[in-house]
Amino acid sequence: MLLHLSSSSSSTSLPSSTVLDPLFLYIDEHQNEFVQRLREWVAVKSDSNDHTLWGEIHKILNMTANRIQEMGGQVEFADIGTQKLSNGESVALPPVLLAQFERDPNKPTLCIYGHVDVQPAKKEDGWSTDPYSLTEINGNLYGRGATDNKGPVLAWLHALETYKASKQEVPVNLKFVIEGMEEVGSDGLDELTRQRNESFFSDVDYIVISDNVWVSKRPALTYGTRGSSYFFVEVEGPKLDLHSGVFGGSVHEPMTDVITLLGSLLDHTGKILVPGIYESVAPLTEEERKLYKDIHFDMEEMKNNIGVKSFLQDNKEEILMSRWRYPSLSIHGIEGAFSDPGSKTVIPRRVIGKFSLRQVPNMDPAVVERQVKEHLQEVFAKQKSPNNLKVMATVGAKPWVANLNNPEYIAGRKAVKVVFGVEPELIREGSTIPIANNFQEVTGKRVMMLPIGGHDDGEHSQNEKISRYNFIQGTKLFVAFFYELSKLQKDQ
Ligand SMILES: NCC(=O)N[C@@H](Cc1c[nH]cn1)C(=O)O
Ligand SMILES: [Zn+2]
Ligand SMILES: [Zn+2]
Repeated sequence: MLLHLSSSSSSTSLPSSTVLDPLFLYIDEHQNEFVQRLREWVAVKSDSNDHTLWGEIHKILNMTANRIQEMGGQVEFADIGTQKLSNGESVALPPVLLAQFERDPNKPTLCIYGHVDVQPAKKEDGWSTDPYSLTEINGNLYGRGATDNKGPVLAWLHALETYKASKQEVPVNLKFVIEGMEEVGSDGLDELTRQRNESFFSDVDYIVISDNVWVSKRPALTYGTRGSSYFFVEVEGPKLDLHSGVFGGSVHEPMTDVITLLGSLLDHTGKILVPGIYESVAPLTEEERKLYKDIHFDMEEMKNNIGVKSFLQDNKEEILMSRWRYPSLSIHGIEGAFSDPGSKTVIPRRVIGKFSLRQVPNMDPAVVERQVKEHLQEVFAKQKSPNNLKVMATVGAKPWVANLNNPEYIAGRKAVKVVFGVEPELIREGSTIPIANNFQEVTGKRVMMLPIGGHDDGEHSQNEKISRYNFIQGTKLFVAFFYELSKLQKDQ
């Protein structure tokens, strides 16, 4: 058991307002500079889905490293190997940035994880503004990566800058793990974590991640995320695309096969039809059910925000549970399909259906992969198609859950109270932070999620944004979190 006595840091013996008020003032006074820095970061098209843009990931990682070095940190770009592209070519993955600052053995060590890659974005997808040009409208800062995850990563750096520029002792030792491949499953980071478990991670007391959003206008602490497996179902038929007038009706069409396969995965209620998929889902306990009751979630507002007439469930608790604690399957696209405007009359020779399956405690991605593959093979066999079927799975990220009684959650609650004047909502998250479970399992350190994004930020959507309020108050939250963490009596 590590002891971190509260008297170890001079600032922690003072009333919190004496320490924090000048820091909050610094943040308010420098907010335009902080927003300008976010503008520079959003301008970097660091889309990890497109390997031709990985140079942009190197660029944003360098910008992050420079900022850390300017504040006195030491940085290392850790090699995480290569990735095989679909054409068989191997390409070097962008490195992971590991950073640390001078260590005081009397202070707890906090490791901050974040990512600086983004989902794809094009103006023609329906954005109202250029996705790579941060645009402020009515207090909202629109741009790809504004909330997922460049804004929060910058907010951590700005929190550190605030202590340094205000000549106040930073009350915790800080380490950073910043990656550029999160949006495609954090390839290589699990292995790096194992390799550095006895070195970089050995003196870490807490790991914190801010890569998700609140569920209402109230601030939140997150104690769980879903896992994910991404599937590619490929059907290849004739050696060339064919004229549908000439061959239609006489050949087994790959597109028909793929649509039948995709259609076999779930029904209109959202129920996944893959046999066995619900078998290991953790049962709902009374204690957990109670947590859902108190959460503020406005169904009608959310319907308006995303433009839907109804949800698959009709009450708050069931909607949130279906997003957070039950598995879901989403179909994302069909590669090789004719998706351009016009009315081409061609039978595509090869198509790839893409879907992902979000997993919850106690599901295991390896078991899910086997269940999905067996199901698809069985359905395909019934089609009696002479075409070739291949099913591939990627990502394989496990779900993550934390204990809300862990000390960093106590520090998180206090920090929220100081900055926002309310108790945080205790929430889970439907999306996946691929490395979260791994950090917890491999390093044995406690992981916590401390989101600053708003419930209507639109991660992965058109018009993604973070509000200036959340970006700036979020920076204060991180400043207060450092302080509250340093006040914890001991590492339990
Ligand atoms: N902000 C977290 C996030 O968006 N994570 C991605 C990670 C992922 C899962 N499968 C591929 N990437 C998400 O889609 O949940
Ligand atoms: Zn993210
Ligand atoms: Zn994301």
